[in-house]
Parts: sequence; C-alpha cells; structure tokens
Amino acid sequence: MDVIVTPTPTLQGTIGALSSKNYTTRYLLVAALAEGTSTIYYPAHSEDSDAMRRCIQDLGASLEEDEEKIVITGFGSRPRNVKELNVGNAGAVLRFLMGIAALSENVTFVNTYPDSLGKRPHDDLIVSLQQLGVQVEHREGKLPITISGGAPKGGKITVSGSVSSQYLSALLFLTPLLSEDSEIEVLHDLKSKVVIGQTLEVLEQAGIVIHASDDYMHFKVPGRQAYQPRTYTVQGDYPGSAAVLAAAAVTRSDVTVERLMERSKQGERAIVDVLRQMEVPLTHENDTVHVQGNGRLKAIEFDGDAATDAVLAMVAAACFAEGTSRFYNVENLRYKECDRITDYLAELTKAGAKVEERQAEIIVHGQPEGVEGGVEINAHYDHRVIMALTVVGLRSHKPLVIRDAHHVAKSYPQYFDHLRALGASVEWKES
Ligand SMILES: O=C(O)C1=C[C@@H](OP(=O)(O)O)[C@@H](O)[C@H](O)C1
Ligand SMILES: C=C(OP(=O)(O)O)C(=O)O
Repeated sequence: MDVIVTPTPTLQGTIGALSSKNYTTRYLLVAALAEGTSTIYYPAHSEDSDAMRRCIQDLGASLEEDEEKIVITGFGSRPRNVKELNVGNAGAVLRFLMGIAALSENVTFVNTYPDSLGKRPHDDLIVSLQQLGVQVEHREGKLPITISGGAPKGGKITVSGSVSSQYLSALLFLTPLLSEDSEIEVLHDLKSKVVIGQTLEVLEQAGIVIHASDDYMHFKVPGRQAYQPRTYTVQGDYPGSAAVLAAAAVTRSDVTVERLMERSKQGERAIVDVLRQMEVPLTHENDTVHVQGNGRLKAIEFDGDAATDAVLAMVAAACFAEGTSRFYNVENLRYKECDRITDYLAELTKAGAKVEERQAEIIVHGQPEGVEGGVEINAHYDHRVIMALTVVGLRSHKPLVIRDAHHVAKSYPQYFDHLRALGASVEWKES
C-alpha cells in the first residue's frame, strides 16, 4: 500500500502517544523469563511487539490479552525447544532472543526480510555468545542463524558496542539466568548507550540485580537469579511521537501529544529540547507536549546518538529551518532497517531537500520556502523513513507518494490515522 501526502499548511488537535516499543519488547521478555504470572498494562501493538508476543509464545509462555493489558505466564529459565523462530523485521527482538536461545537446544532464526533485517549484522553478538560456549551457525554474521545452547555457564564476556547496544542488552537479559556469575566488558565504543538505561530499568523492575559501572562499559552479573513476576505499565513512545511533533513544528499548528513522560529514560525525548532550540513554540508539562508551530525553525547541531530513533524526524524538521543543521555521531543509523544515511538522504534529495552525507553525519541546508515534492518515495522497508518523509511531504509544494508505506506498522500502525485526526491530508492507495 502507498500513501499520498498532500501539502497541509495547518495541523490541529490532540492525540495520545502510542505505547513505547522498547519498553513493550522488554516487558514481554522479562515476563516470559519469570516463573509465574505478570501483567503488562498498555503494551504496544505493532509488528515488532507482535513478533515478541509470537516468539515468547512459541518458547512456552502463555498470553492472554484484552483492550488494556496482557497477562503472561512465563517459562522461566527453561524455554520450550522450538525448531524455528520468526522475528519478522524486528532487530531488537532478534538480538534479545538470540541471547535467550542459548538456553534451548537448537533454534533457527529464519530470514523473512532478506532486504532489511536480512542485511543487518549480528557478528558482535555471535562472538560474545561463542565466548560462552554457545554454537552459532550463520551466514557471515547474518540471518538465517542457528543457535545451539549447550547449557552456557557464564564467566567473562566481551562485547563490542560500536554497532548496536542491542548485543549488550541481549547479554544483560541472558546472564542473570546462568549458573555462574558473569562479567561483561564492552569493547570499543557503546552506541545508543542511553537505551542500556532502559534495559537496566526493566531488569531492576523484574527483580534482577546487575552491578553496572557509571559509563555502562563494565557489568558484574550474579548468576542463578530468577526473574520475578510483576505488574508493569508501558509509557508513551518518544521515537514515534517525534515524527508527529516534527510535523507540528513544520506547519502552522496547535497540536497536543499526551502521555509523554518528562522524566523518561528514552533518549528520544530530546525531540522536545531540539525543537525548543530550533525556536519552535512548545511546552512540556504534566506529560503533555503542546506545539504551537508557526512554521519557522532555526538550524541546529545535535549529537544524534543520544536519540537515535528520533534523528530522521529531526532531520525532516531541519529541511525547513533557516540555516544549515548538522547531526553528528550517527554512523549506526547505517545498520538499521535500511542505511538511514545513504538511503534516507537519497529519498530526501528526490523530494527536493538539500542534504549532504558524511560517514557519521547528516548535514541539512534548510529551505524555509519549502521543497519541491511531486515524486515517488521508496520506503526502503523503513518505518522511520516513511514517517519522516511524510513530515517533509506536508510542507512540499507538490504531493509526495510514499511507496509501500504499510511498513510504518513495524512500530506505529496508527501513524497516518493520528496525522489525519490532526488534519493532515494523507490517503492510502493500492500500489
Ligand atoms: O534496544 C532497543 O530496543 C533498541 C535499540 C536501538 O538500536 P541500536 O542499539 O542498534 O542503536 C534502537 O535504534 C532500536 O529501535 C531499539
Ligand atoms: C531500528 C529500529 O528497530 P530495531 O533495531 O529493533 O529493528 C527502530 O525502531 O527504529
């Protein structure tokens, strides 16, 4: 399915933020790893969170869900032996479950998105699992991947953090269940470091003890721990809401997004500060962001690694700012659903934006007069490319057609409904 985005000068109204993807995947996982029954209020519903639901069920958890909550009885440290798991296109779900697969006999993660997740690297996690004595069959670090657990015991592990934080998160979920204590040392750099804060927060809520150094480069993890069954409430999602807030910033608007916790550990809450620094009129009080856009924005310089999943939306806003913006320290955007530097900038350029790429930077020469539009955009299987190009289309001179926009459902199936509720002219059409 494609979406036609027709230029829309004003947006107005109130929406509730979608539920956080990162907290939903984590709460589903820790509930599955507990023996006993946990309850998660307001879990996200999207392809990625559904992938986690499906896989933990395959591994032996039982799930019962109604409108507001999901009740999960976990399998503890003994997942059922399954031959295959299908994580769809969900990177975090794959990496977390590659860790947990070390507790079973022999699991193959199949490759259902050869042009997206199928191209992403997992070598650094594979190397760490091998240090624990786990056998891993793979194709040059990529899917399909078969993991043969063989009862790992724990011990000293190193993991590179220079491509993704998800490898470290995977080890943090696995090691408390092992029979011996573990010590994890992060090598090189740790990208998306802020996301590790979310992993540690959820582990603590699940009753797990981990001793982390302040810089998150060293961890001591006592073995023989048990995840506790608990009740969790999922907060609103900043990465998805960042696109809605960017849309409000580039139009004349009076837009309110509710359920965005001010003291959240989601790095992408930086969208609020970034828009504020770009001189977009807004307030953030009582977990509610209120944007009163006048269409005028100032350029910005920003360390994108602090808010990795909001950078594309920030770049979209910067396309209409006065001056040149620079988003640096963003190399790991290249290892996401597509190459979010080369592929994204190619689509922005098609739409008429003036952007330049460096290996680890995106430079945007803002055009307050708007961009030309009038072209077809390739979504590259990437929900965040789809959301960001929609923001650009709202302020183009001519409509944008976003091909295969249904991939937005990876994280935010109701994105276009939410934008339409705010008055945006966005229409689905058969491809
Ligand atoms: O741990 C997680 O849930 C995630 C970590 C981040 O990935 P990287 O650590 O690969 O940057 C983020 O981009 C992704 O959407 C979700
Ligand atoms: C990169 C993302 O997700 P994942 O790595 O889990 O596929 C994302 O949601 O933008």
